[in-house]
Amino acid sequence: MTLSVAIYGASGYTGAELIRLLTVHPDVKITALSAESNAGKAMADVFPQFAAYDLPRLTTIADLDLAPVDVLFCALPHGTTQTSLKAALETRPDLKVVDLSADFRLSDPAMYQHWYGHAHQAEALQTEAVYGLTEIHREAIAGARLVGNPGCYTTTALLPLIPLVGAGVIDTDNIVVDAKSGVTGAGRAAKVATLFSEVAEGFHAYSVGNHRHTAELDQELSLAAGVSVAPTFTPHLIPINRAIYATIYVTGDPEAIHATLAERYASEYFVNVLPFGEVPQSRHVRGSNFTRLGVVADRRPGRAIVISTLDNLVKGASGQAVQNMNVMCGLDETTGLKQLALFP
Ligand SMILES: NC(=O)C1=CN([C@@H]2O[C@H](COP(=O)(O)OP(=O)(O)OC[C@H]3O[C@@H](n4cnc5c(N)ncnc54)[C@H](OP(=O)(O)O)[C@@H]3O)[C@@H](O)[C@H]2O)C=CC1
Ligand SMILES: CC(=O)N[C@@H](CCC(=O)OP(=O)(O)O)C(=O)O
Repeated sequence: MTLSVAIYGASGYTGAELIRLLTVHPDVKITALSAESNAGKAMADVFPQFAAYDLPRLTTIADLDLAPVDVLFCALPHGTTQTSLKAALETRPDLKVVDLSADFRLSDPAMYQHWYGHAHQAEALQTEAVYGLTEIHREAIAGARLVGNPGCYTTTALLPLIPLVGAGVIDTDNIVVDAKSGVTGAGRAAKVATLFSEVAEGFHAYSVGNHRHTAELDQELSLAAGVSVAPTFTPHLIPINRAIYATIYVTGDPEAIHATLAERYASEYFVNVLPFGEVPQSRHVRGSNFTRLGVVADRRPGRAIVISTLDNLVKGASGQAVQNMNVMCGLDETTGLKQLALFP
């Protein structure tokens, strides 16, 4: 069976990355694409790399026909998503939806209001949505109609930390996540903060002590640990296009930490645990859906440094979204996603 797929927000970075992945997916046909300022254009006018593909023209969401669609990917800015998806699911309650924004990641409406500064516009859907960290919530995702794809920083940090807090091999009160992102993490819309001259030849922390991905970390780590967990998290912007690179400081026996991760991910295709003491590099995941994890012993006994890296546009967004679609539609989870990293 060929799945008919639509993308809201196709003219952005994650929308374009979805198209790059889905054009080689054997079970998918892209039947509708939306844009806002770019509505009316051909996709190749926005991203010339797609000129070789026969893709639908970009329309506004209002003009997009959902009637033939089986799966809807939503790659819109936060806040715009909840009303758009509420309307889509009222029109087509049988749609399967993967949302890449933050609108359906937090299950508690009060928590959403606290971190995003306004009441959620689709609370019933917020409660229904499943958190789309595939390796952790695979069974729930398989039965879901709406999946809230995790943030890029959170996927990077949660893949190593959830098994560790779940197994009780680290101290849940002493977790520090020091993470770096490439600039595509901020999207394609023009902003002074992402100009070349603002980003090149330097780097800086931002949203220190209050980045909204902290809420996702707390939600998922507390669920896995069974107690309240509130890690320290600091994001940084670095002058490269793609990658999240998280250096995570934890308290616990380094070899037990490594053994826990190696065992947990032994049969997971997209999560690779390196031999003890080896350090992953972002260039080895660039363009791929893989996450690479390393564990190194700190010089102080009983402490370890866990390093996790992925491509923010692939496993951190569009790749994991396709992985979730595969799970929701009963396909082999790796379908269309086996590309290796683009290196060098
Ligand atoms: N970039 C990343 O690495 C990651 C992003 N995400 C999340 O995914 C979502 C998309 O991100 P990204 O692709 O980077 O963002 P972009 O800014 O690159 O793209 C946004 C898209 O949404 C469209 N759009 C903007 N405003 C509206 C509106 N009011 N109504 C309808 N459509 C609108 C844009 O259309 P047009 O350009 O034609 O105006 C464009 O297609 C965001 O919620 C983001 O936080 C999640 C994980 C990682
Ligand atoms: C570099 C950069 O600006 N990154 C974005 C995170 C992108 C992402 O994963 O997540 P969301 O879907 O939650 O936006 C930020 O810090 O807001």
